[in-house]
This record gives sequence, C-alpha cells and structure tokens, in this order.
Amino acid sequence: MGDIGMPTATLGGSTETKSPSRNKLFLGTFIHSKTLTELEYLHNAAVAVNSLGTIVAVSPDTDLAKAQTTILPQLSWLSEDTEIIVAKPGQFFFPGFIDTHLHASQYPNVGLFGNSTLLDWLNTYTFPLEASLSSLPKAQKVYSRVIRKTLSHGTTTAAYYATIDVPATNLLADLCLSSGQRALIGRVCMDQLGPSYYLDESPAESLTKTKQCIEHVLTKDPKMELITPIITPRFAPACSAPLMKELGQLAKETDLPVQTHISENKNEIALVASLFPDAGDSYAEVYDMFGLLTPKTILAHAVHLTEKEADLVRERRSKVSHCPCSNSAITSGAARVRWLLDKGIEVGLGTDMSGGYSPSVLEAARHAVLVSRHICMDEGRSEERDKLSVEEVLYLATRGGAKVVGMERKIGGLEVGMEWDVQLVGLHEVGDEEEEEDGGEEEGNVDVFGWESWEEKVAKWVYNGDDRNTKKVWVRGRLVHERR
Ligand SMILES: O=c1[nH]c(=O)c2nc[nH]c2[nH]1
Repeated sequence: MGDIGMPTATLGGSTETKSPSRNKLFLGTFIHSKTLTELEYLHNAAVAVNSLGTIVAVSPDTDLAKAQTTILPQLSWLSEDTEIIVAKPGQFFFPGFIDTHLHASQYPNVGLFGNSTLLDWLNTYTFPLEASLSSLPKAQKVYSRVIRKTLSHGTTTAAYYATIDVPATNLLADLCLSSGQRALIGRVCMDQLGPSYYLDESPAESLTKTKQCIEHVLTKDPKMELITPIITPRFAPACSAPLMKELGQLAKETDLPVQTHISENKNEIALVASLFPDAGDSYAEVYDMFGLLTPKTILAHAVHLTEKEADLVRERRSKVSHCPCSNSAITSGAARVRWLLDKGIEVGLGTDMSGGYSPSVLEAARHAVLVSRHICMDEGRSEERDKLSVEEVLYLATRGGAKVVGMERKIGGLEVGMEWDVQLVGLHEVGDEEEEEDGGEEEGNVDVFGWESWEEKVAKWVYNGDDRNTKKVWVRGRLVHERR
C-alpha cells in the first residue's frame, strides 16, 4: 500500500469504531450452524461478551443465578456494570446475516425491473439512478435508509457496491461506521459500456479514484475493524483490459478483497466472449488473466459457469455470492448451488438489491430453497440432493457468507473469540385470543402454537419470517437496531 500513501492496517488509533460498549451477558436459547447441514441448539445457555464485542464465554445450561455464581466471578473483566439481556421464552439468538452482494445505490429501485433482463435493466433503471447519487443529499438519504433497512432485517455485514462517485462512496463508509454496520465498501469501477454521463474517464482516473476511497476507509478505520475497502470492477463488459490489469495489480499490492459479477446472463456472457476473444469463451478466464480471481474475490451470480470455469474458480479459491431473488427477478437463470458446493467452492447469499427485490437475506434464503427445488424438477436433473434444506440456507446466510467475505474467524457463529454480531429473533406465540386483541408486540407472519419442535420453529421462521421477527440486532456487541 505504501506507494499510494495509505495508512497501513497496523497504524491503529481509530476511535470511531470503538463504541463505549458495556460488558454483556446474554441468557436464553442460542442457535447457530454447526456444519452445512446441522444447526446447534443451546437452550438455557449464557453467552458473555466483553466491552469490545468479543464473545468470552459460552455456557450451556446456565440460568441467571448460575451465571452469577459461575461465569461472572470467573471473568475478572465483568464488572457490576455488566448488562444482562434475557431472551423471552420462544425467542432465540441467531448470528447476524451476511449479505455478500448488494448495491446500496440501487436501493430506491427495489421492485422496479418490469420485464427487463440484465443489459437493458442496467441501461433503463440502474445507471441513471446510480449517476444521480453524485448529489450528496440524495446519497445521504438513500444510504442512510439502506443501512437502517438491512439492519432491521438482521444484516450485520454487507458487501456493498456504491457508485463511481468518490464523495458519495466515502459517505456510505462513514454512515456504516456511524450506524455500526459491518461493511465492505466498493467504489464501482467502469470505464466502458455505461452511458457517457456515468463512466470513469480512463483507467488511470478509475484507479486514482479507487485509491482515494480505499485511503478514506483506512483513515477512518485503520484496522478495518468494521469497514473494509473492496476493489470493485463492476463486471468485465464495463471494464477495459488496461483497467482490469491495474485493478488486479492493486489487489496484489494491497491484499484487499475484490468483488465483481460473473456469468449472470447469457447475453452478457456472449458480450464478454466478443470483447475478450483471447479468453477462449471463458468469463472466469477473463478475470484470471488480470489477476482478479483471488482467494478474496467475491463473484456474484455464477449462474451459467461451465465445468471448466467452476474448476478455475475453485483452484483460485475465489468465492461465490448466490443471488436467487435477483436471478429470478431479472430472469437470469438458476444457479446450481449444490454443484458449486460439491466442487468445494465457498458460497454465501446476496440480496443483490436492486436486481433482487428485497433487502432481506431471509428472503434470499427461502428463495434459495425454492430455486434449488426448481433445479431438482428440471428434466433430466431430478436429483433429490440438489435440494437445499433450511439448515443449509441458514449456513449460507451466516457461516458461508462469513467465508465469502473472509471473516469466518470473526463472524457467522457463536463461539468464544468471535464477535457478537447477532440478531434476537422472536416468533409470535398464539395465545389467548382476547389477550391478543389487546395489542402487545407486533405479531408478524409466523404463528407458533406451542407444540412445534425447535427445528419446526426455525423452518417456520425461514419460510414466513420478516423484519417483524428481528427484535434486536448487535454488531461487535453494540446494539444497532431495536424493534419498537
Ligand atoms: O445484478 C447486477 N447488478 C448490477 O448492478 C450489475 N452490473 C453489472 N452486472 C450486474 N448485475
């Protein structure tokens, strides 16, 4: 990083991301992914979190009385100032969701795509909106709202695309810092294909502006405790060969993550083949030629990858963001998640707003289940095992996503040493009708009658849950959303 004058990750000294958090003791039911196919249920458990937001103890079968005599005295850092948060019966703590692909700048367009497909959707809906966010008041309005909305749906980490505009991209980073959402922030690089009013003028300008955004983040959060800059070539058709070469070199020099799109739509793939004839009809090879397929690269969509391309992605240890809502909405296709997983490729979920119509990773999870069933129903492919289970899509939404953004040691699960990025989920327990008419908490769409197993409650949440079930959200131990 030295040659571009950026503070290095070892400089330290940021105060902005260190919230004056208290030590916390959480009590109740905790659920998280143990493996791809298995959730772990910890009932009557206690989890202690220090003032930096790190989990320091996980203790099953521990009520408040037991915690006071066992956990608290053992942990010298726990002062009288410890905040105690008890989940109500029926509520559970679950790792925050990780949205591995979304365009913050496109949030006002969620649900607006008509019958378009990728290339005409970009021209009709997307580029004009993104360009308009060079107005900082407009960017402030849109970015504040998308952060608030995604937090309210339990998204504790988001891999954001902003726009080509430097001040607006930096504003997105600042707003994530102040709102407490963990984020990867990418200034969009594109020097061709877009309209003349929305293009980097040259590869050199694109590179300079990208470095300015990286520098901004590293000045505000030198240790990348909450915000990480991410190199963002929009997609191969929008980036000239010289630009991709520069960005590949930048990725190598800085060891920063990269995000882009791949093999989303058949017309897009044909365009890539015509623009990069040397890549032998391989979209993945185009990125590889320029050093952009790294172990820290997030490839969104990957709907139509060939066997050879998937092997290359696996070899490079690049990651895939599966965006089922978007793939259905703008008619891109059905990504074969089981096939990717079988190859050993790490997969997470992306809402891909606004190709995707929803800010909810839970919606992406249930859509992933349904798309996997369509793959299963395809003629000649009726493989039962193509189906994704509730447990598997929750893994993709948490631990899988954590691997995709390179933070699997920090987030995605509830283990000692990990950071407390967690949502408190509450489902409506059907009780006395009269009492219910008196009001009380918002019900939401999930009704629990009392005879369901915990596995059934979780399935009901996945298929019918929404932000009304997300009662509280913490990032690094800081409360960042509370439903009133
Ligand atoms: O879903 C998508 N959204 C975008 O903004 C985009 N740009 C290139 N390719 C894209 N795909």
